[in-house]
Amino acid sequence: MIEVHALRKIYDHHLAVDNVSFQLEPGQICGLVGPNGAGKTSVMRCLAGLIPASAGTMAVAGYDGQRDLIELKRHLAYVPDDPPLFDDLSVGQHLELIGRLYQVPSFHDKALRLLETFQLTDKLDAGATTLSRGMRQKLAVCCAYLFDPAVLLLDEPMTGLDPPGIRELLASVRSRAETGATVMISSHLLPMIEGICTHYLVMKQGELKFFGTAAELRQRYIGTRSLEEAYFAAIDEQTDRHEVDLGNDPNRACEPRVMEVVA
Ligand SMILES: Nc1ncnc2c1ncn2[C@@H]1O[C@H](COP(=O)(O)OP(=O)(O)OP(=O)(O)O)[C@@H](O)[C@H]1O
Repeated sequence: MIEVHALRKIYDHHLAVDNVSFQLEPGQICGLVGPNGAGKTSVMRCLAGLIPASAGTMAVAGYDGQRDLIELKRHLAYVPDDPPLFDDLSVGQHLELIGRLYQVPSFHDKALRLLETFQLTDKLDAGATTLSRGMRQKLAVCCAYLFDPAVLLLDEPMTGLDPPGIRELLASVRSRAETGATVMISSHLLPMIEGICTHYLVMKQGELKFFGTAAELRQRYIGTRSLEEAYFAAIDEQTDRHEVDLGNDPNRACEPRVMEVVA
């Protein structure tokens, strides 16, 4: 469902993602973890087609990241950590926009059910600018869920959510995966994602330090008793760094100014 091969992202001579490869199947939930600046958001934004990769290949739901970008975007939802909502639209209008854009059948009923799940029913007519930080996050998740994408990329989705909101979000991620979605979830809240992830991708300074199943992670770092302990073992592991020509990014000159939408 997600295939990434030798992904590299260079911003103005800064190597943010270096030679990252991984593959995820339907139903799998991958925790994307690593220290600040590790390259997690860059991986997600490349996958979502919001920024061009400097090198490497990607495919989502069988659609190539370069040749079939529009189809790829139809099958993928990216929820950034600070969702850029439309200031002039209400909660209901956001869902209506997504429902119409993605031609979701009976989207009204579905939207109302999602709002109920995420305790936003009483905000149906509220303007986006009047929402709290956590409510904005919940609305972005509702918009992403509305069109049932095959792939969900959730960047720090728990930021700003209250404990019931976090519980609801994690349960919803699990049930999306049970119905066949592939989910990548980046988070620094390791104990919270530990219960739902089938796979982990650990990054540090652009490098992939580990990719595999939760069982493989435990096996590789024997003696670690939690995801947190395995995480520290993975990021402390020394690897040989290779030289990369940072001046030779064919996409650097034409990188677009990105206008993100909510889903
Ligand atoms: N638009 C940009 N221009 C230049 N450098 C950038 C840009 N976006 C990210 N970077 C750099 O790329 C590196 C990776 O950033 P990225 O946001 O992908 O990390 P992250 O793992 O998501 O971090 P965090 O956990 O803090 O959100 C960082 O060193 C960052 O400063």
